[in-house]
Amino acid sequence: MKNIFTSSWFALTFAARTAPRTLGAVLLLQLVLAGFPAAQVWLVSALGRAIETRSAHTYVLAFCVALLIAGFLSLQDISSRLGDILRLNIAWMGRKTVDHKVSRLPPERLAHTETNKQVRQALEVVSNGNLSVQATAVTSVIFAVTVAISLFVSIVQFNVWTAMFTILALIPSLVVNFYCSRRLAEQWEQNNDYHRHANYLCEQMIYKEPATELALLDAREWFRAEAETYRDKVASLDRSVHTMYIRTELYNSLATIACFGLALLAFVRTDTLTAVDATATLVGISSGLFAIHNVGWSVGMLMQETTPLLMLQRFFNSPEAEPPLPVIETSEQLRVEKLFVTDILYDVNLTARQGQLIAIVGLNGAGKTTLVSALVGTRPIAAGTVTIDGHDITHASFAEKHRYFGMLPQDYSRFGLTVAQNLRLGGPGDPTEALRISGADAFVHDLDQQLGEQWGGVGLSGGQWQRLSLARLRLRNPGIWILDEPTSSIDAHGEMEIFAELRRISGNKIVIVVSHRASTLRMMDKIYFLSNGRITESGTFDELYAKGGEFTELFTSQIEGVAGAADPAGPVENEQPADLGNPSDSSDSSDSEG
Ligand SMILES: Nc1ncnc2c1ncn2[C@@H]1O[C@H](COP(=O)(O)OP(=O)(O)OP(=O)(O)O)[C@@H](O)[C@H]1O
Repeated sequence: MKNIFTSSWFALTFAARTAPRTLGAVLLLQLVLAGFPAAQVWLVSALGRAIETRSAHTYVLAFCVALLIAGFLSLQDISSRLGDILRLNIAWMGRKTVDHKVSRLPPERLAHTETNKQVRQALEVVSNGNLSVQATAVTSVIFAVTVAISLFVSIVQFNVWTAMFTILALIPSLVVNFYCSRRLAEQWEQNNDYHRHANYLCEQMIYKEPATELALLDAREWFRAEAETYRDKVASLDRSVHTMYIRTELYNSLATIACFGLALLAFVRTDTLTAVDATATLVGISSGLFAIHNVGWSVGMLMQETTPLLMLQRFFNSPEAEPPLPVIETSEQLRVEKLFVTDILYDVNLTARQGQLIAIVGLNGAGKTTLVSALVGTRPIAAGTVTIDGHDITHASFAEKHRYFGMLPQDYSRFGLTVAQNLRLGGPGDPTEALRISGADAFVHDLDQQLGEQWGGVGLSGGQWQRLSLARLRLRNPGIWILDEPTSSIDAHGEMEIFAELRRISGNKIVIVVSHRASTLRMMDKIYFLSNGRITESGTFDELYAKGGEFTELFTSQIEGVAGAADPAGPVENEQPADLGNPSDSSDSSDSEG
């Protein structure tokens, strides 16, 4: 019961904030309309008496009765239109509020499955109009209670039992709707999960990349069938409740007929009743019951919407991320000491200084992405410290941490915006220079060019999107750049160009690169080798390679493969790695050849 009040109050206050005048008008009209059945009893009875006594007021009263009946119908129409406007406003504001909350989700929460579930549920609740249903159900219940009270008061003067049984006739419908809606409310979470699964599977068949991959795998039929299974589960659950509704509706009808029959029995046995009063009361009862016949449905809705609305309320009240802080463009030193991330990273130590290119390498699943995510604040740190220029930022807010960093994630996004909009996400700097540095100027000729095929824009290759992401990072221009596989989609020539540029930029930056490419690693000042969440080796490429440890094992085939390809005469006998580095770096070349 408490939950019904809490969720109703939430819906009503949300409506009051969104459209106070419309809500006020709806409530006022409902209260006015609620008085109509009682007024009808009084006026019809007065008219009957006036006709009997040939009173001079007969015509005035007849006019009032006509006004009352016609007014009731037109005011009910206006009230229902106002209700529609209220619902539209609530749905519109509900969607905007969800958008706002989503844009303010603390990034560290994004990694949680629960957050994804909550966001999807919130979107579904506002899209389905649960919020507006609850708000209008509250006004309907207020209306119904007012009608019932005024009807009771107007009938009780003729016969108290008739008044009581008339009101009691509403109870069976209330009980049935309450009971069945509770069943629907209980299965809402389960239904929602099935919906989410089905929608996820359907989305995979819509979005270009997964849809194409599924088509190539001939797997779309499997996805369709799987989605159908979830949709069937939802339908079966819903069907069972609605069958129950029909069954219980039968009991409801019998109980209502019994109550109403008793009301009429008591009525016709009233000794003092005149024919005029009897007619007036019957007219009042029938219009009153007609007005409130759906009170059971409204109460059922209040019950049914409780679970989704409490969830929405929790989502609306969840903490928001702090607004972003200005970017810090230079940092002298980043120091990571004894860093632990639960079950993934253990005792990680790392130091990076301004002007250095640092690499983090390791096998798949070693913890590289987790490490850089912990640094920028999107993964929680269990223990250890991260300090930048002496400031301990280990437990600082995301906004405070992130101002030091710019990150090019491994799964960079392909935003279907114009080139200019894509770049502005990075920062307000000179887009032309950013495009040049990232090598994107070769394929971008117009900043207003629309990208992404879903908006009729230009399709870019993976490497071209990656260059745009780099251009964005350049515009953000933080003191510490973190690049997770920055050139994974870029050809060898492009990679050389980008790293030459990074080397130039890194004069006053700290650049940390996660990479699997030997060619990239040769350009690094220091490499940290991660194995099962621990740093097991560190040093320059040549130092690590000479050690003959895990690093050598991981990169030997890569290096020998390329060296072998470069020298068709046979495998490299020399233990030194082949020169895959920056062609401009002549010392490296001579080292490897030496
Ligand atoms: N959200 C998560 N919760 C729990 N474990 C996770 C989560 N994300 C990743 N992991 C696990 O943490 C380990 C490290 O993952 P991480 O993505 O950091 O590896 P990686 O070194 O970047 O791998 P790759 O080279 O394949 O990108 C993996 O075993 C992975 O399964």
